[in-house]
Order: sequence, then structure tokens, then C-alpha cells
Amino acid sequence: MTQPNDILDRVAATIASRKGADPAASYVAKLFSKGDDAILKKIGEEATETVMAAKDARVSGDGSKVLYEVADLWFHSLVLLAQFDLTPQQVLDELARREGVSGIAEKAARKE
Ligand SMILES: N=c1c2ncn([C@@H]3O[C@H](COP(=O)(O)OP(=O)(O)OP(=O)(O)O)[C@@H](O)[C@H]3O)c2ncn1[C@@H]1O[C@H](COP(=O)(O)O)[C@@H](O)[C@H]1O
Repeated sequence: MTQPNDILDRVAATIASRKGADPAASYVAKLFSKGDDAILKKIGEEATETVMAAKDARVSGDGSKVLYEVADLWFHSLVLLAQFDLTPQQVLDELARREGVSGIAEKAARKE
């Protein structure tokens, strides 16, 4: 089975390699050439499509569309990370840092 870090790292490396590449030959290069707003627009679209897919899945009982939309959202999030010279490993490190810390306890600590 594919290890999560392997595929995230490989796709992130491909995405990073598209900086300055030909926008006519690469979807990612085209997004980079358009800049922040184009990338953020895609994140918004994919997040909305994820919400809609989940609502549909509740009606149809078929969750597979959710999977495809989350993959689109993760992919465009990787493009956003690269735009800011960030890596998936840094996100994984942040999740690891939070591991075991209850969201309820964390929120309560913020209010003190
Ligand atoms: N994982 C993906 C990936 N997922 C989705 N997409 C593309 O994201 C685009 C947006 O999806 P939409 O459903 O919104 O389709 P759309 O309405 O046609 O999109 P827009 O024209 O409105 O942007 C589509 O063109 C998809 O093909 C991806 N494009 C690339 N990758 C990865 O990125 C690598 C580099 O891609 P290129 O830069 O194109 O070589 C690839 O080898 C893959 O590993």
C-alpha cells in the first residue's frame, strides 16, 4: 500500500518543479502563473464541491464522490502550500504536534 508521506511528498515535489514551467504544458504551472487569487479561487471551489458531494452522498448513500472532491481539495491545498514555499511535511508535523490534545481543552485554554 502507498505510504501517505510518499505520495504527498512525490506530488508536492512535482508541483514545486512546475514553478516557472510552461503554463501551456502544465495545469499547475498555469495556476502558478495566474498567482494567489487563481489558487485561492480553486480552493474555494473545491471546498464547496466537497460540501455538495457530502450532502448528495447523504441522499444517495454513495460516498465515493466525497473521496474525489477531497482529493481535488488536497491537491489544490498542496499547490497553495507550494505557493508559500511550505511542504506537506510541515502540515503533518503540525498535526503530530496537536496529536492527543483535545480540541475542547485547546479551545478552553485559548479563552483563559
Ligand atoms: N493531482 C492532480 C490533480 N487533481 C486534479 N487536477 C486538475 O485540477 C483541475 C481542476 O479540476 P476541476 O474539477 O475544477 O476541473 P475544471 O473545471 O476543468 O478546472 P478549471 O479549468 O476551472 O481550473 C483539472 O484540470 C484536473 O485535471 C490535477 N492536476 C494535477 N495533479 C497532479 O499534479 C501533477 C502535475 O500536473 P501538471 O502540472 O498538469 O503536469 C500531476 O502529475 C498530478 O500528480
